[in-house]
Amino acid sequence: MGKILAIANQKGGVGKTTTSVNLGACLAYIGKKVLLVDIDPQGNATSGVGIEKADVNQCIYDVLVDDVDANAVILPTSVDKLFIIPATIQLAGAEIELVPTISREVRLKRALEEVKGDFDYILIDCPPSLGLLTLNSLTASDAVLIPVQCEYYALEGLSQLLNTVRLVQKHLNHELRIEGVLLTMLDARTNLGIQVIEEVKKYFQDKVYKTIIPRNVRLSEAPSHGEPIIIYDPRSRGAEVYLDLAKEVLSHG
Ligand SMILES: Nc1ncnc2c1ncn2[C@@H]1O[C@H](COP(=O)(O)OP(=O)(O)OP(=O)(O)O)[C@@H](O)[C@H]1O
Ligand SMILES: [Mg+2]
Repeated sequence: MGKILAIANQKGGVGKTTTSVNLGACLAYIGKKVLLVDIDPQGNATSGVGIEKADVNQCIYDVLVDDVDANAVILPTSVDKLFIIPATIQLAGAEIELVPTISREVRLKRALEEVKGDFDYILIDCPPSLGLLTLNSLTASDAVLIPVQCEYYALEGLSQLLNTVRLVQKHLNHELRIEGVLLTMLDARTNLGIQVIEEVKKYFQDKVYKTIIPRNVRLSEAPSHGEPIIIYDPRSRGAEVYLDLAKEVLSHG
């Protein structure tokens, strides 16, 4: 049975999509069968694995709003063993359209039950908000992986996220765990980065992944080529660290 991980933080630009795409591709590279679920209307994970959004007929919107079978919207990617349920801008309407629907928070969970058995890992790339799309993701997941950017104010907003996790645990998904906190975009040349690492470790302790993702220009170039780092530049530092992260995630079971 596949393990479902939500990659979530309502703060924008902290590395959620970069982590979803590259952790997914590295797990697939190691031999696991992986499904990426893009649940962000920006569709960055979708284009990040080389899918032209204009060519997408059905996306996660159809699954959430129109009860289309998840199996019918899964697409292969350029990476062997890596598959995706894409998102397009159509999804922007879902946040409002779902409000009056029955069991609006459990739609993704129900949809993924149909495909969970076919994958080793399912990674959900959440949008930068704590709305219904993120609630659906947390409700559907076994655990949440929280990317935190090594920047001033890194911890700001995290109490809101943790509060939301607690509410989901209480009302919607008792099994939800915090899988880990991932420090991203570290600039090792600055003292600030080191301070943030210490601060985050003090707060989250052993929940912080040993792997820390540095700033790496190849990681920021890869999406415009529609390729995960392991394909775009397998010898880069970015590829190396996301492979390390994949092994660490695997070691957690
Ligand atoms: N380790 C890194 N080194 C260099 N650039 C990075 C790194 N991680 C992410 N980036 C770049 O930073 C920007 C934000 O990253 P990303 O899109 O992964 O964040 P996000 O949390 O998904 O953003 P959003 O909240 O908008 O969905 C992107 O341009 C990405 O290419
Ligand atoms: Mg994103």
